[in-house]
Amino acid sequence: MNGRILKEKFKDFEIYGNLERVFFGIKTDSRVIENGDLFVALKGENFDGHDFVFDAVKRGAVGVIIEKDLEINEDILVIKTHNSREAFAKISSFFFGDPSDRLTLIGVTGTMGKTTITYLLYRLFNYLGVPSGFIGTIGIGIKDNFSLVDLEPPTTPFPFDLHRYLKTMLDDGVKYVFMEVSSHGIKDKRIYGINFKRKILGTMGTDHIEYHKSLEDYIKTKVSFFDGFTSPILNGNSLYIDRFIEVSKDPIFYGGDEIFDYSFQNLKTHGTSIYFDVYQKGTALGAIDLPILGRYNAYNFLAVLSCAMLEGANFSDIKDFAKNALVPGRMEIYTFKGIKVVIDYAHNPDEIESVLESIKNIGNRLIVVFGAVGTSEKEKRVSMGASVSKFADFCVVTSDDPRGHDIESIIKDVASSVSIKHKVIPDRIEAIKYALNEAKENDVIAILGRGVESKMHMPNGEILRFRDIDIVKEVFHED
Ligand SMILES: CC(=O)N[C@H]1[C@@H](OP(=O)(O)OP(=O)(O)OC[C@H]2O[C@@H](n3ccc(=O)[nH]c3=O)[C@H](O)[C@@H]2O)O[C@H](CO)[C@@H](O)[C@@H]1O[C@H](C)C(=O)N[C@@H](C)C(=O)N[C@H](CCC(=O)O)C(=O)O
Ligand SMILES: Nc1ncnc2c1ncn2[C@@H]1O[C@H](COP(=O)(O)OP(=O)(O)OP(=O)(O)O)[C@@H](O)[C@H]1O
Repeated sequence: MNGRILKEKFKDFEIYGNLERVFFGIKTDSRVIENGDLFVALKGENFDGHDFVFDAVKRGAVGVIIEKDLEINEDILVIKTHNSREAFAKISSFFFGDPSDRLTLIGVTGTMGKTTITYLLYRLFNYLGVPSGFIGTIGIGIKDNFSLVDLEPPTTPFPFDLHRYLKTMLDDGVKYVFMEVSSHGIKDKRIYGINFKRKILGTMGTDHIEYHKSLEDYIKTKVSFFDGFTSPILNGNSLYIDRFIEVSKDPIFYGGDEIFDYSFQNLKTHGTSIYFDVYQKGTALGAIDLPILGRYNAYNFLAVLSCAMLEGANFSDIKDFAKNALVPGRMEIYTFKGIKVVIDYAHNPDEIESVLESIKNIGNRLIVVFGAVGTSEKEKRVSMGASVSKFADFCVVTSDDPRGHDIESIIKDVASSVSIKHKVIPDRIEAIKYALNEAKENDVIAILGRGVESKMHMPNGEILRFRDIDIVKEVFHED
């Protein structure tokens, strides 16, 4: 695609310079620019991308998207707009032929449950014979082919990648795409211009204050996703629900109250499954048997069920699907030599408490291996230690993804509030091995924070790659 084509399409952008320059990709970081890319100058927390325009050109950028007046004499294409993020999204979509217009998109947001709800919907719709795709923290799914991928950014991709995935899905015959919508994705306008058929709210809590600076900004951002939207699917029992009701029209509620459009009652736990009865506006539909522990997963499943039924699925098919449902890296329970190992992505205090409360009684002692990511703020790290101490008998404080930050100081914050017997082992692999070694038959080891994530960005720039479950299997000599 070149500047001439863009100029014909986007009358509201100022497009000048060499309109014949052809571009093949759009990137936000000058450091990774390759020949033939467009560079988008974004203002961030630390830098202003406009300062790297010439660096980008030196590295091969054939054009730039800018908001500020810059004197550019290079032989490149210049796209000047009042909002680079919106332009980034519009041009990316156009580049791939606006694939989202020909797909049914369902967006899932909330603090907790996004991946679980999105992935289960993706699997359910394929199970029902509807070719579907998945975009979210654990990877990319196209019909039955799901790949674990560490996306960058991890949850809601930048527009160019996002529309590329959508185009690939469309070409492959996909009809529905289920995607996670993070607060970063909303604020960063990564989803700008996408027309969602349904929007779903999982469970709200507190997260990403390091990015939003205040809880109010975080909530406002999430709420803005629903602004003016008709019939969003909302967790009626979520924190801050009134804020979401206020901005949307005719919401559909799911949760634990019988008056909701879709509700669950009589939740019981047996072994590593939960059972509950489902009601539609107070009328019983039947019982669900879900092999994913945790009361919160009844909420997550109700979100899935609500969306599927609104899209025409019938209860008995959903019930059949539920029997074998699982989500990679979310409440995955393995048993090795009588020891239960739980792999879960819980990485903030609310999630940690939800997951530990759910597994507290499935075995004898509860041993937890956990740490905090490098970008977390101090308050969150400290709360995490306190949350684990509420439920565990013993814990190993270790590293999560340091994302380049100093491991010792992260661990110090986390350990400062641990009030139970514990050990500090900074090396995560060694920490997992230590916990497994300590465990006796019937003990439960919860390895929290990373789920199926594989990359750890070390302070020295090194990237370690391993999955928690692989270390466990290695210790037990399992494949
Ligand atoms: C922590 C965070 O949110 N970072 C985002 C933020 O970066 P920043 O403010 O630190 O950017 P900055 O360092 O000030 O730089 C400003 C701009 O100059 C560019 N730059 C900078 C230096 C240079 O030499 N050359 C250059 O071009 C940067 O690439 C950037 O575009 O602003 C950038 C521009 O919008 C984002 O790309 C970047 O997201 C990064 C990729 C990221 O990984 N974010 C994560 C945290 C994220 O988005 N996560 C959410 C969900 C997480 C969850 O649910 O748990 C997600 O949807 O994935
Ligand atoms: N509805 C919920 N309420 C409370 N905790 C939950 C809920 N759903 C999931 N969790 C916990 O949060 C963790 C992350 O779940 P999931 O990946 O589904 O949510 P997410 O919103 O995608 O999270 P993130 O934004 O961090 O990627 C789970 O591993 C579990 O510990």
